[in-house]
Formats: sequence, structure tokens, C-alpha cells
Amino acid sequence: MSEFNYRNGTLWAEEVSLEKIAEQFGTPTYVYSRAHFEKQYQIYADALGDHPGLICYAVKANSNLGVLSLLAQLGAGFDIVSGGELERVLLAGGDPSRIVFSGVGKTAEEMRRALEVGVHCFNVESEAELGRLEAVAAECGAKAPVSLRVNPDVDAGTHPYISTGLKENKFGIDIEIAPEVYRRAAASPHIKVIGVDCHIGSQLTEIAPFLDALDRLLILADKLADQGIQLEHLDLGGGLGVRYRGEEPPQAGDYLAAVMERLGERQLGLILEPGRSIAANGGLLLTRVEFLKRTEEHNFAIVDAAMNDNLRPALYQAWQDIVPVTPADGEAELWDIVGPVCETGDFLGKHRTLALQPGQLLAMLSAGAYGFTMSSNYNTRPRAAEVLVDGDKTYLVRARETLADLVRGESLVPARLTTREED
Ligand SMILES: Cc1ncc(COP(=O)(O)O)c(C=O)c1O
Ligand SMILES: N[C@@H](CCCC[NH3+])C(=O)O
Repeated sequence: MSEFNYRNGTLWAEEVSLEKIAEQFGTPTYVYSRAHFEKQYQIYADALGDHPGLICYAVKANSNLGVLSLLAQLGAGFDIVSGGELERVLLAGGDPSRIVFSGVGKTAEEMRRALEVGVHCFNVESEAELGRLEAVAAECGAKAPVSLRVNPDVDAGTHPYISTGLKENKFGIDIEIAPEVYRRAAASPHIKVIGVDCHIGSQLTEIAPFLDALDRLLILADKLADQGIQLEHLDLGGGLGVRYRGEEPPQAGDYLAAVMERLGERQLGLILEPGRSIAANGGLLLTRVEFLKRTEEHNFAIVDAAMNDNLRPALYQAWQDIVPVTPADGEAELWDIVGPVCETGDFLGKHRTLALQPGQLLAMLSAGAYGFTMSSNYNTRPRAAEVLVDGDKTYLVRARETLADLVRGESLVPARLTTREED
């Protein structure tokens, strides 16, 4: 059951009405449910059970410190892709020994810091990156724990922009040449080979591509074992989808059960990096209708949230449900819900059947993942506030940006000493 529900015709987040949240914190505001994040994380943790391994929440999905701290309190691990995400996890009280460091372009500085705090594993995505890590580890007098992220060439059956496990994608090392790279890594005094990793894409709605990739990884792990390279864990990445619009993605518990069965008797730990399946349906974007504008072609509802607040519709033509916080009187009509940004691609939803009136509050659902984290200041718009609801309590986990925040670090250029005519 969702943590966002109607009570007497008004939408609530857990025990707090969204009308009250809008009144207290203004709009646009991201609203998160603590119960949802905890429940979704716990499904993964319970399914892993006593099997050695880690559930490493993918920080990029929602990196708010409030969210990270509640997951850290539950004992979660974290999947990070930058030095910035590493510092966020540390600030939130996350355990560095439960961090896996993914990403195709790690800098030497990021590697140094990750070695210093003692991350669990570097997911290395290329031979060049392995070379850099080896050099940095040597300089620090350390031995870097490594998985190679292999590209298993599996079609994840998802949007092409978020498919990552095909040969044509930039991610990972071709599985065919991986044994050679493993031999090089295993021979290095500054690298400790501990695992193998893949991540084939995001918003997958079938288990089959995951199992396909897993089978290929297991063949590789067995081949490496024959050559004396014994892996400790297998990291299957994230990618499990959620329901945005009628999809029926597998439940995390069923997915993990299928994976565990495939692992069989092998002494291999398991790491997963779920992002969306923990966060997406734990959040919504609260926005208010500014104007209604009818043209010959379309009805536009201009709201105070825009593509800078949630880029997913503009970037992937993604659908997220948009519902009234309190239904308005009158006939439902067809509306395009658009923001104030100067782009035709600035929309939150098209062709929505709603009864609307100016001033009305709307909620864009399934916005807990890749919502705020992909937001920007385009059109010099302050980024939204973020509020975490826990039962009947609300926590402002990120204050709305101010105009002063937006110009911080910028400067004016001095006036020219000479005028044009004198030049
Ligand atoms: C390496 C890696 N791990 C984990 C994730 C999280 O994926 P998702 O949010 O689909 O679970 C991503 C993003 O797709 C990723 O690139
Ligand atoms: N940002 C994407 C998913 C990409 C996942 C990151 N590797 C989305 O909103 O659907």
C-alpha cells in the first residue's frame, strides 16, 4: 500500500495532509515518506537474509542527507559515483566499508579519498582506470579492493538512454576481454581482486535480462576460479523498475530469490545497488497551478514546478501520474501540465484529464528517484525544498534555495578604465 493516500478527499503523506505541507513550506516542494524508503530497503535486506553481501543503495537516485541518514541507520551500504556522493554518505553517517564506488571517470583525487576512508570496493570500468587506481594505491601504500565492471552485452529492454549493458554503451569492460584484465589486476601488488560487477540498465520490468547477465557473470567467475582467481562477491548493480504507468515490475523479493537460486552452492557473496526501486514511489513533487491558459490547440495548466525541478519528462518523455491534492469542482478536461521555463520541452505531463482551477495544488507522483537529484537552476530558478514525513512529523531536509544561494561564487567584471572612443 502506498504511503500517499486520500483522506476525506485530500491527499496525505503518511499522517500529514499535503495542503498543510504546502502552507508551511510553500511550493514546489519534494515530499518523501520515511516509511516507504525503510520498507523498500528492508525488502531487499530481508531477501538477502544471512547470505553474505550488501544492499548498496544507489545514492544518485536521491542523495538528500535526510534520506541517506535514515538508510545508514538501517545498516544500508551505498553505491556512489563521485567524490561528492562519497562525502554525502560520510556526512550522513554511512559506513565507508559498505560503500562500492562505481562510475566510468573516477579522478585520482576521488580514488585517494576513497582509499583513505576505506571503501569496500572500486567497480573498475576500464583498463585505463585500473592503471590509474594501481598508481594511486601505490602512492598511498595501499592495496585497492577491486571488482571489474563487465559489460555482458545483454539487452535490458528499457529506454535507450538508460540501457547500459550493451556492447555499444560506454560502461564496463567487454566480458570477452575481462579474463585478460583480471590476470593483470591479480598480478598487481597494489590491487586486490575481490569481485565482478555489472549493471545493465535502469527501470527493468522483467527478471530475465538480470538472470541472463548473471549467467554470463557466473561463467566468467568459474573461468577465473579455474585460473586461480577466486572472487568473493558478485555485484549485479541496480535496475529493478517501478510502476509509473501500468508496468508490472517484479518484486524485489522475487528477483532476489531467483538470483540466489541461480548462485546455488557457490561461495559467492552478493551485492545489489538498487536506487529507483527504493526511492521512486517514496516521493512526490508538490506544485501549485499558477494560470490556466486555453488555446485553439491545447489547454495549458501553468504550474510553479518545471523541467528544472523534474527533468524526466523532458529527457525521456517519461510519464509520472499527476493528481490533484484536493479535487476541484467542475468538468474534467484534457490539460498539458507545463512549467514557467522558456522551453517547449518544459512539461511535467501531457494529455492529463483533470478538473483544474488556478491556485490548486497538484502532486506529481513517483518522484522520489531521479527527481531532485537531476534538478538544476535553469532560468535562475531556485531549487525546490525537500520535506521528509515520518508519521505525523515533518522535517525540512533541504531548505528552498534563495537567490543569494544562486549567485554564490559569481562575480562582476570591473568596469573598463577607458571608454570605447578613447580606445
Ligand atoms: C552503476 C549503477 N548502479 C546502480 C544504479 C541504480 O539503478 P536503479 O536506480 O535503476 O536501481 C545505476 C543507475 O542506473 C548505476 O549506474
Ligand atoms: N536518471 C534516470 C535513470 C538513470 C539511472 C542512472 N544510471 C531516470 O530518471 O530514469
